[in-house]
Amino acid sequence: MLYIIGLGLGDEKDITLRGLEAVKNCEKVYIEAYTSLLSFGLSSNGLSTLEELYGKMITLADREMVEERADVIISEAREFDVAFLVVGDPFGATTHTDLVVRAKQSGINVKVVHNASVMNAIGLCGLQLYRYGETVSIPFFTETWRPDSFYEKIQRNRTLGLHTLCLLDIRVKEPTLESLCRGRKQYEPPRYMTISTAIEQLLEVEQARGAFAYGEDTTCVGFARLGSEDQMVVAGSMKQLQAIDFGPPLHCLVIVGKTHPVEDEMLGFYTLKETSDHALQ
Ligand SMILES: C[S@@+](CC[C@H](N)C(=O)[O-])C[C@H]1O[C@@H](n2cnc3c(N)ncnc32)[C@H](O)[C@@H]1O
Repeated sequence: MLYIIGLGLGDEKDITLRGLEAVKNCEKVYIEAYTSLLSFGLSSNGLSTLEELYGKMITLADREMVEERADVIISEAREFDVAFLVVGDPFGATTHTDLVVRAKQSGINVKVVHNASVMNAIGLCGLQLYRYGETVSIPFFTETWRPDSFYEKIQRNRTLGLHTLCLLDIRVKEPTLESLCRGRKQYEPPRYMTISTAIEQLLEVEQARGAFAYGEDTTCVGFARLGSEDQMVVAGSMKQLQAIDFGPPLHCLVIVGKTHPVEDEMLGFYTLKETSDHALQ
C-alpha cells in the first residue's frame, strides 16, 4: 500500500491522527521537499524532529526522485507499506497526482490522508472560497525568461469580480553548472519568492501589457507562514504591501476582486492601519 499523507502547514503537530497512525505502520517513509516548506524547514534538525515523533527514519525525496524514479517508490509499495509525506495537502501541488496515477496503473493500492492546504488557509482573511477565480503561479523572472501567462488569468478573474490566489515560486536545489562540469552534483540553496518580489514582477508585467488588469492601488492580501505561530496576514494596496518585510518563507498573495460587505468587515481586521500586530490569527 502507498499512503500519501498531508502534514498540514505549520509544524510537526499538524499531522492528523489518521496520518500519524499510517506513518507509524509503514516500513519506509519518504518526505517530499520541493513544493512546500514546514515552518521549521527540512534541515537535518527539522527532519529529526519528525523522525523522533514517528519513530522512523525518513528519506528526503527531491524532484528528481519523485518525478524520475517514482518506480522505485512504487515497487517498494508492492512489497510493503510506504508513506509519502507532503507538506500541506497531497493535492495542493499538481505533481503528486502523477504519483497516484502511476501507482494505481501499476496495481498498487493508494490511500490519501488529507490535511490543511494553502488553498483553504487563505480563507482566514475573510475572502470566501466561492468568490475566488483561477489560481496562478508567479515564477521567478530571469534576465532572459520573463513568463507572464498569469496576467490574462488575473485579468479574467478581475473582470468577473473574482479574487486571485497567487502562489509564489520555490526554486529548490538546482545543481550549479560549475559543479556539473566538475562531475560532482552540488546544489544551490533553495530560493523562495517574497511578496515584495511578486508585486514587483506583477507591476512590471502590467506596465508592459498596459491593459489595467490591476495597478499599484489594487487591494491585495499578503500571507506569510500560514499555519505557524508567527503567521502574518496584511491587507493593503500593492504599493503598501511591497514595502512590508513579511519575514521568512513561505509567502503567497491574494489580489482582491469585488468584495461582499462581510468580506470587507473581515478584511478590515487585517488592513494596514493596525500594523502594530501583523501576526493576526
Ligand atoms: C504548490 S503550493 C502548495 C503546496 C502544499 N502541498 C499545500 O497543499 O499547501 C506552494 C505555494 O503555496 C504557497 N504556500 C504554501 N504554504 C504556505 C504557507 N504556509 N504560507 C504562505 N504561503 C504558502 C507558497 O506561495 C508556495 O510557493
